[in-house]
Amino acid sequence: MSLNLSANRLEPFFKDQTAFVRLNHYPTCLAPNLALGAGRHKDAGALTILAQDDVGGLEVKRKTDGEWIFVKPVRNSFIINLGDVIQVWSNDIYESIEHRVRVNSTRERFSIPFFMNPALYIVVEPLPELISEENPAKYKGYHWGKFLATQKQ
Ligand SMILES: O=C(O)CCC(=O)C(=O)O
Ligand SMILES: [Fe+2]
Repeated sequence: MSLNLSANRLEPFFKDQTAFVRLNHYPTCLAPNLALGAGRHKDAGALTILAQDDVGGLEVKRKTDGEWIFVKPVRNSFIINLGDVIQVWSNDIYESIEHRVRVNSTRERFSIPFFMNPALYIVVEPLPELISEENPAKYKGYHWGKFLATQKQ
């Protein structure tokens, strides 16, 4: 990442990481304009590595105008999404991406996101190297394990 951090700066956060995989199935829908496969959200963890089939449905929100942009599936490739934890560590240099999933009436879709998360005992807070008097911390620290316990999976 272009944060001028040493290569293994984030490594200790992942020593006892709490990554998990989700298997998503989006059946066809007779009224695709009235439903969503996944409502708008941001992933709470650090990085999401997403495998998807060739059907397509993922949309990301463009910040400049709020438009939902279709993410074209590319064969043999993964989509990497930044989550809230990276936003906090980077003190807003990077931003967590808002996304949603549309459904369609003709083809079911499968996706497999791998959520890369820090260890339960990690307190997530802006990295001290990235805060200064001109650029103060934008977030208070929060305990990842306690936060995770409040989330329904
Ligand atoms: O199915 C997708 O493309 C994305 C799924 C997703 O955003 C999630 O499971 O958090
Ligand atoms: Fe997501």
